[in-house]
Amino acid sequence: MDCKEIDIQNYKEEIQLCGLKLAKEKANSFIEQHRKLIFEKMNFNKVVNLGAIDGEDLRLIFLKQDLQEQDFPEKWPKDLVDDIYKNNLSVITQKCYLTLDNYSSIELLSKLIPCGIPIPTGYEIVGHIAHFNLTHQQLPYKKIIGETILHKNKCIKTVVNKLEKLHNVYRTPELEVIAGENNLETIHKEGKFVFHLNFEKVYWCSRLQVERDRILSYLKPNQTALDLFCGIGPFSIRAAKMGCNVICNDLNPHAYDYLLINRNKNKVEDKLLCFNNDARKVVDIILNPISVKKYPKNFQHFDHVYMNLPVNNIEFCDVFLGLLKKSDPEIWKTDNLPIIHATGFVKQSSYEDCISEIEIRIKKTLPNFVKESILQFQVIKNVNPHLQMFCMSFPLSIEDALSDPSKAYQYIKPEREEESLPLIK
Ligand SMILES: C[S@@+](CC[C@H](N)C(=O)[O-])C[C@H]1O[C@@H](n2cnc3c(N)ncnc32)[C@H](O)[C@@H]1O
Repeated sequence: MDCKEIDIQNYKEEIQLCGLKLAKEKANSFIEQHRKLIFEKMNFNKVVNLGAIDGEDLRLIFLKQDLQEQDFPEKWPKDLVDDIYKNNLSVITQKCYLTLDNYSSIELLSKLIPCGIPIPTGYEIVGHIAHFNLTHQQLPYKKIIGETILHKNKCIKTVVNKLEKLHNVYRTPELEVIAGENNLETIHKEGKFVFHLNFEKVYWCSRLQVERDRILSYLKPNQTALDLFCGIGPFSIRAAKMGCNVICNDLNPHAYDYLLINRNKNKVEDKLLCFNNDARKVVDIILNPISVKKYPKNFQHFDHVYMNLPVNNIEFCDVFLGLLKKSDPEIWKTDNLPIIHATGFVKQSSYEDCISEIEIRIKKTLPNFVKESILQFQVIKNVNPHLQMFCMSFPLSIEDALSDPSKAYQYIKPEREEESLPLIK
């Protein structure tokens, strides 16, 4: 069978199966009454509609494929056998037609994709979109994979495969629609929050929800956070809803547009100060004693910095060197320096090796950093056995804050240089 040619919507398999014959109207109550015996002890896992047989009403039968008629009643649980006799039921072998509805998506894909090719089990859901990273081997089966997922998940309307690793500045994926509607504009729900986005135009990762939870647990109501690479605002908006003020920024103009939409949809208009600029420029604006005066008081100082652009966040920390020298002394003092939460990649496997490598790297930007000051080192994902994505939380040291400000300023000019001020009620 060449699975690339299968008409998945009309998939039908003829098969001889043995199982328990039941009238349709009795089936549900019998299954309910004997659920434990049927599904756990007997390992039955299918209920198949047999249709009309011998002029009788519709019948259903529960089946497992390796069951033999001659095993009844000796190999069946006694309680079940007693009830089968009591209800005048019988065990039969019958020709059946199994369709997509009789299989889970994994069972179906295991049948349709040749042995030796790994079944793609993991995919991310973003609103109505299912998102795969198919391997080279799985690619010839992309249509069948997409259609199976569409058929088995009614809330999914579009299935996409990521073509390239995220290489571009905006971290947007190159996608191919492999099944369903060609519509990448979606609304994703994360708990009670809604996020509008176009999956092709902005960065989004549903799996980072747990990581967001973790960083959010550092924040207290009325504190201010600086979310420098905020995307469409999943962290910022959730922090705002906790009662925090957030200065948020993303260089991607599309991300900025969705950020403003999401700010309104989640009703946190007065809690976010939004920028569409290069992160370095935003730090410069917020620390500059003159430019910062333009913003409401609760956005003139920040308690936490969240930097989620893993490529070089550790190296980016030079922007905080000399913070106390370049900022307003009325606003910034030695006892209100920020906690930095920076993501990055490290090419080590053990905890100690990771910390040692990061300490060497970070000392190039913050020379007074010591590993003893680390509040938490969290591995977010193992990219491969020797490459880990991490997030590290640590307070900016007084010594680094009092050093000479960094001169290493590499400004990326944004397409637009906008900011959106919060509504002051
Ligand atoms: C990995 S994504 C994270 C987005 C968001 N924090 C999230 O979790 O959904 C990194 C973001 O950084 C933005 N970005 C890249 N370079 C930037 C820069 N120089 N300044 C500001 N934002 C930048 C990208 O547009 C992208 O949205």
